[in-house]
Amino acid sequence: MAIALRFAAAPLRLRLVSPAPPAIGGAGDGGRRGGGGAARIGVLGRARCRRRRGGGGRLEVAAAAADDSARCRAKGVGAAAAAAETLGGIGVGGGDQLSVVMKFGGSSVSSAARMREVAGLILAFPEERPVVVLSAMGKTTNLLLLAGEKAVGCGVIRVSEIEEWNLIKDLHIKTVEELALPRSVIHTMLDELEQLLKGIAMMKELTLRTTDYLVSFGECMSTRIFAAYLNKIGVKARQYDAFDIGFITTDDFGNADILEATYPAVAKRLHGDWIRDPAIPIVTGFLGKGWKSGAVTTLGRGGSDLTATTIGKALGLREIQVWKDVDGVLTCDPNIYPNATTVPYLTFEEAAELAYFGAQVLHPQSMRPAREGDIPVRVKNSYNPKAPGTLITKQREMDKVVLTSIVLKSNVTMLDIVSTRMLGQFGFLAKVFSIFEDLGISVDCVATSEVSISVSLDPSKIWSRELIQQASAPIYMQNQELDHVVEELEKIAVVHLLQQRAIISLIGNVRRSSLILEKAFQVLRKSGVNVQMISQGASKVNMSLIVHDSEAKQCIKALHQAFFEDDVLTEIEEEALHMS
Ligand SMILES: Nc1ncnc2c1ncn2[C@@H]1O[C@H](COP(=O)(O)OP(=O)(O)O)[C@@H](O)[C@H]1O
Ligand SMILES: N[C@@H](CC(=O)OP(=O)(O)O)C(=O)O
Repeated sequence: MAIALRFAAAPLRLRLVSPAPPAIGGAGDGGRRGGGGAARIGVLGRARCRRRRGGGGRLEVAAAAADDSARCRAKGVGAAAAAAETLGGIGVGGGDQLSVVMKFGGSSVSSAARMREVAGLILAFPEERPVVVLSAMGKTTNLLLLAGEKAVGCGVIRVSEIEEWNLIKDLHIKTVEELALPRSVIHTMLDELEQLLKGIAMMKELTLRTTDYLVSFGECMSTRIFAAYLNKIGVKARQYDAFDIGFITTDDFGNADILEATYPAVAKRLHGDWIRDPAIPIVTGFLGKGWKSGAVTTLGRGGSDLTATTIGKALGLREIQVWKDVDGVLTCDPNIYPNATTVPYLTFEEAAELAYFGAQVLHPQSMRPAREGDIPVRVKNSYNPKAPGTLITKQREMDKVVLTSIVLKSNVTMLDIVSTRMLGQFGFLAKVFSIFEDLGISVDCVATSEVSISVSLDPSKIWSRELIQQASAPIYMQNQELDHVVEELEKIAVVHLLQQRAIISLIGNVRRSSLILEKAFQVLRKSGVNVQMISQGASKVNMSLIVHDSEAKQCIKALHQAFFEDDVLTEIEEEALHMS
């Protein structure tokens, strides 16, 4: 069902006119609503704020922001608190519609200091009426998962000694204390969490359903702390648990899908509350409620991005901002190769492929609601807000684009499946894929001939408990699942299992596929690397090469240098660019 709720005054949508992505909090933020003028927003003083509210017009306050924040520091007052004081309560002005989603990931809210910074960032845009989505603080989700694993085997009495549980408790208590909030903000949550860990220890069992409930404490605590902090500094905020406001999902614990009913329900609740009693909504990312079980579900690792885009679509907002700890989507994973640079523009399709093929920066499903609602997504750095970031939209100028980004998915398993000719060609392909379907295994890349098929399997789907990062999945568990796949396939085919492979995805302009592949193969040949499979499929933006895992990082580096760092265009590139 489409969005049932329509607003009387639909929020304006961002229209891109400038050649560079308009910077938030910097000069030339031409896409902002309100009077159509460019607004340079920092931490506003009272007079400027009134001027803004009193009829729009051009604001030149970035310098004032720096001044104000320097003054605040000198006085030992957080910039956010000072801004809130001067504003006398932002985001509660009534009348205006909610306008943007601002999602902050775990890295952005990892401590009390970071929460203050994030509050300052939100307040730096007083003309916005944001819905804020938060992830769990820092690495809390990983710690919760590990605490749960340990609780299974440690016995009830020793739960209090679990290192990860103590880290979680200490971090949240310290944060509350440093923000000068009452402990009661998270007291009940911490008590419940300890009870839960004891329950797991008692049962000596951790189901997927319980795991989801366990990890939900991370987002439930971070949002309670942040909302309490905003209220304390005079900014009216209201905390929401996503599972209580209409995020309805499938019952696939650990990797639930959002159901259509979510959009009208979430819109009704958030919009209704806003109209009745305006307060900045602070929503838990990552969480939902299973439609059959009624239990807490999670949307897969990094799922808060999906929460943000779902809210954006539900409310028909102007923009979805995803604040990270990097300057946007980069030309490759900076952990693999630090020379990666920011990609200024992407299409939803490119961003989705990038995420699906392993770029950790965005949740693979998160582009869907944004694309359906045609709402621009901006990826920004909460540690460097002046950086323009990446703007993701439905379309972009592709004429001069060759390659956009290089993505690596490691620890991939390949299967070469050769028919024993018990079945005809159609029957063979159908049977192979029905086996994958029955076992719930996702296939990434496929190459077929009449009697054989080569596929790469999505590593995160090989074993079911994907909440814990793939890299830490015990090999023996992955192998058990794989043995089962091979056993089933061997009923109709000869199967070769090839492990420790990697998919290198070249996200770019497939209209230039020959050019991209020619150059990529030149680079790989020079590096002495043999490509084991190529797959382009129907994608307009992605070409995938499979190589051995041990060679993959070296390939990424060499490809990055050739495509993004070498100044001189080769003859073929120049020719192709002239032809366009
Ligand atoms: N192509 C890429 N562009 C940007 N970041 C990437 C890319 N590939 C991997 N990353 C990693 O993704 C991280 C950001 O994603 P994530 O940790 O989920 O952020 P958050 O927790 O703030 O939402 C970066 O710190 C970076 O290490
Ligand atoms: N806390 C969850 C959800 C999430 O989206 O986190 P982050 O935004 O920090 O990637 C996780 O770690 O998976």
